[in-house]
Amino acid sequence: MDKQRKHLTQQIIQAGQFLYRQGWSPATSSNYSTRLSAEQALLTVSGRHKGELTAEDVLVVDWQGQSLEEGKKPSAETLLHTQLYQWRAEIGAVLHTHSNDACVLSLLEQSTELRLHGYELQKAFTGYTTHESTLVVPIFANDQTIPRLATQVQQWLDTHPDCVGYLIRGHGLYTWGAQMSDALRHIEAFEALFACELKLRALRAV
Ligand SMILES: CSCCC(=O)C(=O)COP(=O)(O)O
Ligand SMILES: [Zn+2]
Repeated sequence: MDKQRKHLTQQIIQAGQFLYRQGWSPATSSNYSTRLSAEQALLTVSGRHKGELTAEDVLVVDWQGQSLEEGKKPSAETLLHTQLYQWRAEIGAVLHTHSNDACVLSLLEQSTELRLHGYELQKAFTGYTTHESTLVVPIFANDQTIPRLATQVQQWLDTHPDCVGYLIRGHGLYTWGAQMSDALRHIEAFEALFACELKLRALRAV
């Protein structure tokens, strides 16, 4: 295994350990990837426990979502990763998680967008410099047909160049960054903001 692949594989393994420990990737859910080259990504094998990943649980895919390694089945949601690498050349890592808060909030919010405003933590997102901005997180209907879901996502991305993440209703979160550390920071910030939103909504309901 070359040095670059080894390094990026370690990043995926460590991300899985962290995200599982946080409770954001339970029960074999979630998938993670890093850009390997201009035309390929390293991605988690489908169905693996994300807190116990080894180097064998990662494979190379092309932008069509095809496995380039015999005997390894890529994540069921591969196209949701590869479309992001094609959308923006600066994206170096994509993370998809299944936290309880992301699921509950996406089910509670009845519109097709979650609007985050007034939080200092919005500045944790690349490109956001003030709490006075509004961070719009689209919520797509869950769909077992991933190419169809990817088409919905693509329509949003094409018209929202500043998008930093999205929710799939009752399913989970996708976010990304220039490097794995950026994508992890985005996950942490989203999770903190989701927790705040849930608390606010609960308090307002009484
Ligand atoms: C057990 S969760 C259902 C599948 C899913 O949503 C997920 O994130 C994991 O799928 P993968 O094929 O990447 O393991
Ligand atoms: Zn999922």
